[in-house]
Amino acid sequence: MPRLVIVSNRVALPRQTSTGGLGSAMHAATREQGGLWFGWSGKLAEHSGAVLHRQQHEQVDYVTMDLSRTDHDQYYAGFANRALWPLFHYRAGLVEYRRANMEGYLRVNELFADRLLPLLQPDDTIWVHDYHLIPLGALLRQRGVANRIGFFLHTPLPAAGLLIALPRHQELLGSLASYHLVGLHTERDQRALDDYFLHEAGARRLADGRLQDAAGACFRTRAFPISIDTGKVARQAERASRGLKIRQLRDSLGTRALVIGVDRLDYSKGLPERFKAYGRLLDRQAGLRKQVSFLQIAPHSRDTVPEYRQLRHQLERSAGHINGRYAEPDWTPISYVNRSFPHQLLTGYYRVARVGLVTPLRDGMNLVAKEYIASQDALDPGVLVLSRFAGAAQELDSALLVNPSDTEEVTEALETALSMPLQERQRRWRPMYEHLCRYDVNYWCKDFLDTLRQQPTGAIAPATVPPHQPLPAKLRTD
Ligand SMILES: O=P(O)(O)OC[C@H]1O[C@H](O[C@H]2O[C@H](CO)[C@@H](O)[C@H](O)[C@H]2O)[C@H](O)[C@@H](O)[C@@H]1O
Ligand SMILES: O=c1ccn([C@@H]2O[C@H](COP(=O)(O)OP(=O)(O)O)[C@@H](O)[C@H]2O)c(=O)[nH]1
Repeated sequence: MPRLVIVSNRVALPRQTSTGGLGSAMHAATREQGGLWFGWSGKLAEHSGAVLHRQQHEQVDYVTMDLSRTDHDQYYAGFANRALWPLFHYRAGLVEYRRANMEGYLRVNELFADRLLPLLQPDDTIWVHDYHLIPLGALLRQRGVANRIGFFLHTPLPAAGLLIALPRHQELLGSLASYHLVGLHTERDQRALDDYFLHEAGARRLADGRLQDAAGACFRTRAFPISIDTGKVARQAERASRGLKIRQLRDSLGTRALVIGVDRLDYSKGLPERFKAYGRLLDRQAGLRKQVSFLQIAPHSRDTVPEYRQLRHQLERSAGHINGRYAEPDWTPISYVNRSFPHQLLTGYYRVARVGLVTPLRDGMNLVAKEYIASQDALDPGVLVLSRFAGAAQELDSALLVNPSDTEEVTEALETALSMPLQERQRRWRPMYEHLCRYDVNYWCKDFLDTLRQQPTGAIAPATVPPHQPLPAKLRTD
């Protein structure tokens, strides 16, 4: 079997607490397949990519590089997280486009291509991940890489009408045609990409279902809903629930029902709206006060981006307001924690929680929703309240599905969840759990790679990539 080479901005290094879904999922996938995982180390240095850090763990070679402050600010914080992230999450009003940031984004993509090139073997299967690295496939083609290369987008993708608001969208999105296969989470995302190519980029549909762009490059698009290592999460949750920390949590709750939310502190996750709905619940249902506790775990994320810092302040005020208004000497309505927790411990918390509250305004998938289901006790499962706008809602359709912007609807769903009889909880939980057992992360990984390896090879026109600043010569040698 050809070696698998994964390339992503975020690499889940061994023994590191990771708080992103890409890290969690690829960690599970690489453990099964082995191979090379290349990306950013998460650290800053004077020069980008001057040294490659290598470590090996359980059949996986991890190769990472540091970024300079300027590259980090322009590529990661600037273009990826202030232009592409809000746009792809339907938040055009938050898009902050700066030409210098786009140049930095392209420069770092060049660096990824240059540093990866010497590590590649002719029959490697290359799998590039996410919006940070859209042009990488085209840049590798320009360097003569003829291998099978696939791309997976972990975010949603909005309609073409929104995508064309991005300056130079043709060059950026058009470069996706250099991949053999482009995967997205849902059919809605795939339709958006197909429409973009067919109606805005002069592509046509071939008889075998692939798209062909104006330069003749052929590629397939398809939905591959990412998942979790369901069996492992279920076992971890069962084990964790017998541990000291979970016993302490149960003791502190007494007979109170726990509502849990676990999200990176990101405006896409709908946290202010969620806090408002919980506040409304306590307002409307005085009888529920002291009968329920809400634990919101929200580790800081992308702190160098101003919108994330503003959100932090907004949530601190909102949690303080709820506690100030309803708390009693022996009851805190909301525990709002900005630390990240080890994955295994989280599964124990999910298992204790009567309600999993997952209400993003938009989310590519949302693995927390899937982990919550996988962690439940079959004899006494909790209830998932899930946003319709998370990719996970396409599969977890016996959750209580809500529109996160409709405060009343979320409040009512919380009331329903907290009073739901055991039989109905089991009836809703069972099919979701069975679905996740069948369609787990190993299925996702195999399905994507099998589909990629089935794609015809042959001449691939290197898609145009915008001009960029060349790297300083001293950084080009290894
Ligand atoms: O790397 P960060 O900037 O710290 O952010 C963490 C990750 O966030 C995003 O995750 C997405 O991928 C998940 C798995 O496919 C999906 O369930 C979730 O809906 C997405 O938001 C981002 O796309 C990753 O690149 C980041 O590593
Ligand atoms: O303190 C934390 C918070 C989150 N996570 C993990 O981070 C991932 C979050 O993925 P999701 O797809 O829900 O959202 P993303 O952060 O990728 O947008 C999940 O696997 C969580 O279990 C974690 O390990 N510790």
